[in-house]
Amino acid sequence: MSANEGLQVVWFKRDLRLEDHAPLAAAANGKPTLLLYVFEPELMNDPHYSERHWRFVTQSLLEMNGRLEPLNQRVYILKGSMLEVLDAIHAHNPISNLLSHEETGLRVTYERDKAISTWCRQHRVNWQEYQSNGVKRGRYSRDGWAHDWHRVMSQPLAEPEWAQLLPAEDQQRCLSDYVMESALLKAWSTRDPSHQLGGVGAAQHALESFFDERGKIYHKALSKPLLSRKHCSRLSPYLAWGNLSIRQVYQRLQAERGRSGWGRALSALNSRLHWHCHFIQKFESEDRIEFEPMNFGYHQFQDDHSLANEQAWATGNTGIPYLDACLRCLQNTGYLHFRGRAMIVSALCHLMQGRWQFAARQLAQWFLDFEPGIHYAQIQMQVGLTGINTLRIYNPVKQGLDHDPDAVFIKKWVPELSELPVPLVHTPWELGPIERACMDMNYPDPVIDIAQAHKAARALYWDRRQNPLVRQDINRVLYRHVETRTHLKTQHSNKGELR
Ligand SMILES: Cc1cc2nc3c(=O)[nH]c(=O)nc-3n(C[C@H](O)[C@H](O)[C@H](O)COP(=O)(O)OP(=O)(O)OC[C@H]3O[C@@H](n4cnc5c(N)ncnc54)[C@H](O)[C@@H]3O)c2cc1C
Repeated sequence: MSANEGLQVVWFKRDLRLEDHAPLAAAANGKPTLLLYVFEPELMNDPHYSERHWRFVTQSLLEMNGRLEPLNQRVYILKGSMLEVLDAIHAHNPISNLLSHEETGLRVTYERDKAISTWCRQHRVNWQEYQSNGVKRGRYSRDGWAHDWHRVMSQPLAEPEWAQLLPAEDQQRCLSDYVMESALLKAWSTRDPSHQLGGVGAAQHALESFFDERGKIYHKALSKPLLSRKHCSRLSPYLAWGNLSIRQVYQRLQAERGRSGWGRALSALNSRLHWHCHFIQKFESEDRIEFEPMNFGYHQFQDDHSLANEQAWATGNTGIPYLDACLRCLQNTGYLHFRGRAMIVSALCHLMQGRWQFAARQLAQWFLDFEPGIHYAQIQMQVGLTGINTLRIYNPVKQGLDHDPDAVFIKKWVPELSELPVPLVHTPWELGPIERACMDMNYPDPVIDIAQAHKAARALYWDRRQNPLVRQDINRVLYRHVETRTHLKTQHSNKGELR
């Protein structure tokens, strides 16, 4: 059978939508096409993932199938190794083309993709991968990146011509060993009000409600633990799992340009859409940052770590109210605003002798929007492992006083402190032992002395920043990850910081 006569397979991964989808658009060519999503045990058992992610994926897939039904199409929802699934399909109905988006994933998906690529070569299957958002594969330097990004964002959406997307013959029999348990899908499809619902409908609702009214004070809400939940876009899980493409959001945003009173909000959102791809591009260029510091100069430092502090942090029982409130909120809802994320990482890694790899994995499980590229690039930047970014060591008490002065957020998530007055609720350790006993307060003492830990961390991190091996790698990091224009500015401001 020639390649032209075989089956086309569209493989969905983190692109769970039917619009602006280049692989689907390419498959709409009048040839039989099988749509596929595979729950892969290697990923489901990977320490970065937790049930909340698979619930979101399930909700997205079932919604897609609801929309595909009238077209006599559906996504086969399977469970197993992708290689075995391909083998099973190919034995029954030879595959000519495998179509998917490029994935900038963890090492586990990179290894899987290499195995799939070998399989495709051996079986003469043409695997056509399409660029994801503004992230470019095979780029060595950053020059020209922003220009490319704008070009991709301004292109027309890749819309499939549905009449040309022909369903493949029923594959139920050959795939019977891989069908995902329907009871599990049913359980995961149920709505959990504490987490954002997966799917294009919910994504569109978030997008439109942002432009209706929510987003007008977006720029003022970015660092606030409660306001951010309402006034930030909340698009992150929809972008991370691909219910929306960055281009769809970018083009929707352009339609609002010039709107009176919205200038700063729109400009702040525009920058962040750019950052989304900018951070993933870093991971695409150097995926080793899942395991080791981006700047080679930091490889020489081996620190002791405190298991007890990591445990206190992971259970939201550090005895520091604003920090615990952020941790518990995230653990329970899958969402925390940007500054809260930066602070909880800094608190563990700078002040509490926790490992950044521990933080990265635990947070990935909690973030509903876990996106490997943004996540690892941000962790490296926040912990101070790049050698090029301004290092911020947050004081969690000051953050609480600045952004939750009336302690409404603290009292919501740390109810043990609900009886305490403001500002004591930010520093309950200042309560005397007698008053403490009277209040019957079941809340731990802080695991660290914040002032001391802060001072020690500042000295350590600035000392390391000036280490010759760290400085030696700065130009390489800049060349790889920063465009020349920004690059020169960064070099200049770095000199200032290090003096
Ligand atoms: C340690 C750490 C880890 C993070 N891990 C993730 C992650 O796994 N997945 C993730 O989507 N974001 C991550 N972020 C970035 C950021 O905190 C979230 O994207 C943002 O808080 C999501 O809320 P929102 O959708 O309301 O964002 P908005 O502020 O409304 O921004 C719109 C979109 O822009 C992108 N974006 C916003 N801020 C950033 C940023 N600083 N860097 C890159 N892209 C950004 C996101 O896709 C976001 O949905 C991380 C930040 C830190 C400090």
